[in-house]
Amino acid sequence: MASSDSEFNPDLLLAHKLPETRSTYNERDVAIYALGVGACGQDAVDSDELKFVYHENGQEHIQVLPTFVSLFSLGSLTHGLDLPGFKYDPSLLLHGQQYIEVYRPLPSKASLINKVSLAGLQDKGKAAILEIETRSYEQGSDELLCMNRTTGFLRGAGGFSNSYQPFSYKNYPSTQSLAVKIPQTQPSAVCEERTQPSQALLYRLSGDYNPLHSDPNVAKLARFPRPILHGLCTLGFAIKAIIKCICKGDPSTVKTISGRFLATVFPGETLITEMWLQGLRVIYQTKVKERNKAVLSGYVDIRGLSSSL
Ligand SMILES: CCCCCCC/C=C/C(=O)SCCNC(=O)CCNC(=O)[C@H](O)C(C)(C)COP(=O)(O)OP(=O)(O)OC[C@H]1O[C@@H](n2cnc3c(N)ncnc32)[C@H](O)[C@@H]1OP(=O)(O)O
Repeated sequence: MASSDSEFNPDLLLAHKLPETRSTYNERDVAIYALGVGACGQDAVDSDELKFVYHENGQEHIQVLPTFVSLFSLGSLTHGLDLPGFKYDPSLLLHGQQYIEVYRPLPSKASLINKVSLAGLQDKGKAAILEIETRSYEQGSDELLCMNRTTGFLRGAGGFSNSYQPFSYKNYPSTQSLAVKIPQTQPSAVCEERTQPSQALLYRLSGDYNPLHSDPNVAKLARFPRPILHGLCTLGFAIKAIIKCICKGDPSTVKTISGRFLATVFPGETLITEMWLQGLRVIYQTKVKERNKAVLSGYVDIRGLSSSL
């Protein structure tokens, strides 16, 4: 249950305006992010992955992984948001889902203005689901580059509304549901990659400094035996695998990405991503090999490929 000082006030909450944030990045940030999601982590000269880290004609030609844009949604989210009319324990906050739309090829450097809004809040009884939407515009041209919808799973913060009429608010169509059905057929492709024991320590250098991923004491307070991997790092591994196996290595074919974090990943574990190509949609599921446990599932919509698998 939400704590007693947390009088739920939907009018106050839904009227609340979240502040704009700014993001500036360059080729170095792009490369550090790619290393953080395992680019060249198994093979330093892998031609499918080197292009995200290095370019022979200069770093301005480096390619940007589409999941890089998830960094623009971080703002103050990683430690939780201060919201009027709704209180929760930020130490129990988990990343539940991420939905991304990329509208045009990503430049290797840019300055962006991020417009942030509350996209959803649901009372699930034992937990609350909080969704924040971030629309990122290129400074100068004001062109919309991408949109992120970040879902927080707030353990212990549910039960703030009537159990016979749970509170549910969403400002986007129900067709954008992120829960996918995994096909029972053989996957079109499978990719296996080992994360490093230091993976979260490297990934956090891209700007997600939540100590849940680095500090053993903070991890224990959050009820984990040791620091866990960032959900967005696992998502980065999975989408990089799909670009390699299905998109012929071309990151600009990725239009939409959805992912639901099903279970926690510990740095050092091996990720196996299975993918099913269905028209222009790739359904995927990532499992931890050592525990045979599904940790992430979702879909990727692609812009079109010259031939099918
Ligand atoms: C504001 C956003 C801030 C985000 C940043 C927060 C900082 C943390 C960063 C991280 O990276 S944390 C690491 C990545 N995340 C994880 O490791 C989470 C992995 N997932 C889980 O551990 C579990 O799935 C869960 C989230 C604890 C939920 O499991 P549980 O068994 O408690 O739920 P259920 O009983 O199955 O379902 C209850 C209810 O909630 C819906 N639901 C379930 N999982 C999710 C999810 N991942 N995202 C969104 N919603 C979820 C589920 O559909 C049920 O709803 P109803 O069907 O009853 O309506």
